[in-house]
This record gives sequence, structure tokens and C-alpha cells, in this order.
Amino acid sequence: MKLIAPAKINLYLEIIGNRPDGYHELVMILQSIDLADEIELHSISDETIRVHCSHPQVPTDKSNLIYRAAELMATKFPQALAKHGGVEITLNKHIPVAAGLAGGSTNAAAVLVGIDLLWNLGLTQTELEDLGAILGSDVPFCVAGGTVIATGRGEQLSPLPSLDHIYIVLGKYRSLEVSTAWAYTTYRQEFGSTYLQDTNDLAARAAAVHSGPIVKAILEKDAVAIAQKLHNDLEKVVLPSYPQVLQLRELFASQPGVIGTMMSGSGPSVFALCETQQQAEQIQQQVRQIIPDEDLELFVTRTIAHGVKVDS
Ligand SMILES: C[C@@](CO)(OP(=O)(O)O)[C@H](O)COP(=O)(O)OP(=O)(O)OC[C@H]1O[C@@H](n2ccc(N)nc2=O)[C@H](O)[C@@H]1O
Ligand SMILES: Nc1ncnc2c1ncn2[C@@H]1O[C@H](COP(=O)(O)OP(=O)(O)O)[C@@H](O)[C@H]1O
Repeated sequence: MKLIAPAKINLYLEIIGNRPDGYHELVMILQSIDLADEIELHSISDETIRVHCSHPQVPTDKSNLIYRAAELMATKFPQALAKHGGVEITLNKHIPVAAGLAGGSTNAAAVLVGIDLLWNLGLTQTELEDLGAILGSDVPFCVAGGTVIATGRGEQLSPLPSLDHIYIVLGKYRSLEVSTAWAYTTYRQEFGSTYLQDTNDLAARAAAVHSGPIVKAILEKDAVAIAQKLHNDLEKVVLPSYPQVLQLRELFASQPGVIGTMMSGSGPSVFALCETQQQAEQIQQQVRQIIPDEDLELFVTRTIAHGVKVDS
């Protein structure tokens, strides 16, 4: 069985408070893009999990989210494991690693979806998302993907109308990796006193959230208005520490045809929303002349309306 596991970008990321579990209370708008990994699953007779990936930055041991997703399914459904045997999983990595694009999370979501099918478990989307939340905050979104408002620590999902076919230029410096834990911890140290300490105070929560205008723009499918309302609180800590990310953002913003630009998630990837596919391709060529391939991974991609999919 072969699955397609798309990356995401964050059109909006607002940190509204501390949570008792140490995570941060978020309001995000997550968007699937057509930059994707491929994952192949095969049943094997012994009850083990084997992971293969030739990408130098991706571990194949138990620290790989793919391994953890398969192990979770084996633990939750021991009878199915005994009946069908273990799984051998091969990852073909295209999504830049540690980039703020949910690469590991979408791989984990694909393994949950794939094993559900391989073992004929018949799990619902909600059941798959609940399993995903055990593995990471972004995994539930990656199951069905599309355009979604994510709250809580990122696992509570409310779908928005899909925004497919907005063209994007996406860049990630090969030498940069930003730790998500570092980004949130630094944000808390610098800005923690300004946001909600009691996230159960519903009135204070409502007053803290500023996502109304971008949600309205999405409902109206107004790409220019969406591009003007992009927001990511984590830029406040990542941009000062990683000047190359700021420079790439400024380079994108200076290109004709770019309607908005932002860092995705905890970075360091940066994306630019473009008016047309042709302009996105021209921008890619322009940027390529300034920053070589050995320094910057650079893609033209677009928004899509789905998450993990079986490749038919
Ligand atoms: C920043 C975002 C934005 O979409 O994505 P990435 O940049 O990782 O793609 C997410 O919030 C990341 O989601 P994910 O990468 O699944 O996070 P997890 O594995 O659950 O947590 C990684 C680390 O981030 C911190 N974390 C994560 C989510 C959250 N709401 N508050 C947090 O403080 C956790 O404390 C943990 O140390
Ligand atoms: N399947 C996977 N794909 C990519 N990275 C993985 C995977 N499993 C574990 N990792 C580890 O997780 C870290 C974060 O990678 P990734 O999920 O791509 O980034 P992000 O959380 O920024 O979206 C990397 O340092 C990598 O070593």
C-alpha cells in the first residue's frame, strides 16, 4: 500500500496562553500543500516494525514518528497485529526536515491511516485523529488536512472551506534547523507575562483571539485579503535569532506577484503566496539566481484540500 502524506503551512499562529500541561494554548489556521512524502507499507510475517529511509536527517529507529505511530497501533490493536503480522514501512522523503512543515507529523498520520486499512480496523476520522494526538500536536490535522482552524494545543480541529489552488513559493535553508520546543520555550520566556495565565477563562480567551479577519477572508476565498492577514507569533523569537530567515522573507516580499509572506510554524521555512502559478515560477527562478540550490531548498507548490491519501 502506498500513501501520500502532504506537508502543511500555518496561515495563522497565535499563542494565547499557557496550559497546565506545559504546552501552549493556540489558535492556528493550518493549510495542506501539495509538497508531500510517499510512504509504502507492507505486512510482514513476524510481529515487528521496520522503517527504511535513505534521507540523512531522518532517523529509522524508535525516535522516528513513523515507528511510534506503528507501535501505537500495535499496542492498541494486539489482536490485529497477531492476525496480520508486523509492518515494513519505507519513507520517500521530499518534505524538508525540521522545517515547520509537519513532515514527521504527516508521516505519522499516514501510518495510522495505512495500518487502519491494512488491518481492516474501520476506524473513523475522529478515532484516527484521537490516536494522532497521542503522537504530536500537529498529527490530528494531518489525517484529513485541508484548511482548518486548530485550537487547544493544535489538536482540536474545525474545518474551513477549502482553499485549493493558491500558488506558493516555499524556501528552507538547508543548514538551518529550529527546534519547536526551543521556539515555544523562548516565546514563553519573552512574552509569557503578556498572555493568558488562566486559559479556562472563556471571556478572556475570546478577547485574546485576533483571527476573525483572516477567517472572514478565507470564508470569502479572497486570496489577497488572506495574504494581508497572515500572522505567526513564533516569528517574534525565530526571526531575531535566525537572520537568514528574515532575509529570505524580505527577498520573497520584494518580488513582483507576491501577495503575502510568512514563516511556517516554528520555522525556518518561509512561504510566499502568489497571484498566479506563472508568477510563482518566475519568483522561483529569480530567487534561484540569488541563492544557490546547495544553500536553499526551494519549491513552487500550492494549497490543496486534503491530507493523507491512498495513492491509487
Ligand atoms: C509549531 C507547530 C505549528 O503548527 O508546528 P511545527 O513548526 O512543529 O511544524 C506546532 O505547534 C508544533 O506541533 P508538533 O511539532 O506536533 O508539536 P509536539 O511534538 O506536540 O511538541 C513539540 C514541542 O513544542 C511544544 N509545544 C507544542 C505545541 C503547543 N501547542 N505548545 C507547545 O509548547 C511542546 O512543549 C514540545 O516541546
Ligand atoms: N518521519 C520523520 N520525518 C522527519 N523527521 C522526523 C521523522 N521522525 C522523526 N523525525 C525527527 O523530528 C524532527 C522534526 O522534524 P519534522 O517533523 O520534519 O519538523 P517540524 O516538526 O518542524 O515540522 C527532526 O529533527 C527529525 O530528526
